[in-house]
Amino acid sequence: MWKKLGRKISTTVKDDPEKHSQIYVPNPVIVPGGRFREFYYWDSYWTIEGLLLSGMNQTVKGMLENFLMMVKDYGMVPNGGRIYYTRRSQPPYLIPMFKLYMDHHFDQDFLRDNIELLEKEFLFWHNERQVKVQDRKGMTHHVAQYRVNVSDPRPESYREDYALAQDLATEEEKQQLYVELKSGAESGWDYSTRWFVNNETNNGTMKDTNVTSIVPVDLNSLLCVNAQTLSYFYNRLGMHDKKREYDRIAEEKNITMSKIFWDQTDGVWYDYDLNAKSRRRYFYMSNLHPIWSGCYGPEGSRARTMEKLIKYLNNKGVLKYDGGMPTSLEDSGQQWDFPNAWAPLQHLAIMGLYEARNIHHAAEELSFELAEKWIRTNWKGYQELHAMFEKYNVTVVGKAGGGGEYEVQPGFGWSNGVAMRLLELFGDRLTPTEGNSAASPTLSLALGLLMGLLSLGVRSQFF
Ligand SMILES: OC[C@H]1O[C@H](O[C@H]2O[C@H](CO)[C@@H](O)[C@H](O)[C@H]2O)[C@H](O)[C@@H](O)[C@@H]1O
Repeated sequence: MWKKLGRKISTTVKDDPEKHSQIYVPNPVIVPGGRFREFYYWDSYWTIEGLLLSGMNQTVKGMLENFLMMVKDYGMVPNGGRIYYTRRSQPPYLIPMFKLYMDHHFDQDFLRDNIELLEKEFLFWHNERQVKVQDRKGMTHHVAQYRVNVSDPRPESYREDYALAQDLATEEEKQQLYVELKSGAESGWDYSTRWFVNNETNNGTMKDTNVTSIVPVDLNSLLCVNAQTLSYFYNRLGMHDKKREYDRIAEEKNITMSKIFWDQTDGVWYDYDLNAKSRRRYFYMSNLHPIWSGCYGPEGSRARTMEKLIKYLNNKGVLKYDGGMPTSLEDSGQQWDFPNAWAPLQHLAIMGLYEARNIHHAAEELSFELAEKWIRTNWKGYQELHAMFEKYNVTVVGKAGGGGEYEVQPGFGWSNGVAMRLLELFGDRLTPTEGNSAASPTLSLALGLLMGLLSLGVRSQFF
């Protein structure tokens, strides 16, 4: 399957860049699939999970080198591998990707050679996307946002953005909508009621997209774990002053998670609305990001936090779907909303719960249940359509997701990577359908899907 999704950018792109929209990178890349024929930034984290499990360390190292080269050239990693993506980024998973690689294959020289660029990527978000928020006690917190100050339509969706803005009265309003749409693309959640702001609610349409008024919980949780990981890297390099600096930054970010994003009443983290000066109390899977990053307070309070969180998930009814956990509870027609479920979000929740297995007795079981639902939906969809999809529908097992700006795409980089990771972790316990564990050997589902994934490169040609 990786062969099918692998690309090497021709040197003609390097020699004659003005004739191409591809960004030239020296090493091969893995693309998501379908209409997405260039690499994507945050997709690559989950693709890399699968590549490492496939023993493709060299490919991963090459992809990391490509990303680091872009940090050098552009000051950040662009949304994807096209020149028209270079004025915005995507969720900053480069440092976690580098850590995945280091955990498989520790390489001190590679780390030493690139630590400055890894820090440069972190500082882009720290400096260029920062805003201040005060907590209830008046303490100031430095937080990050998705915010792309480029006020024209997305180049790749020019017509759609231009048409959407036509009804707006002034040029200024149009330009602001373009900024918001690009900021939504930078979030990776393009698009969702998560970014709709209408009278302080999420009850709106695309025209109400207002990403720059929201401080996202997942981005800040991700930057917290980025800071922790930089501290770990500096420690491995014996750079103790830098280690201490990043310990301090990580600790500040950890405190911010509890003061700004954690909602003690509901028992979950939420995005923060800068204008309303309050949390947006809606269910989105991004609310669970801190359990993956581990940025949720001191050891002593974690069992209580996990207890409340599991209660919240039950109360919200988001655990009742056979096809996995929904992205949100808002059936808006947008692709990052109900009833869609996305592999990266399933992975973050499942792994976060799994990591909490020694903290709370229910976390491991819930992690397994969600993994089993996810693999079953991948498996059924694969059996019926011979493809893995970018997203699935939680209400019908095996059904691909829908909505949004384009048809659901087969391929698919992050779905393949997540399936492989979950099969590695839970494969010996998984069963194909409810109640048949005795009838079929537990490994059959795991092996079946794995064999399917490995032959996908050939079979999806017929899709
Ligand atoms: O062309 C529309 C949008 O397509 C991309 O977004 C979606 O696909 C990406 C690749 O799998 C994924 O990273 C993103 O989360 C999806 O929403 C692209 O990233 C957008 O910038 C683009 O406007």
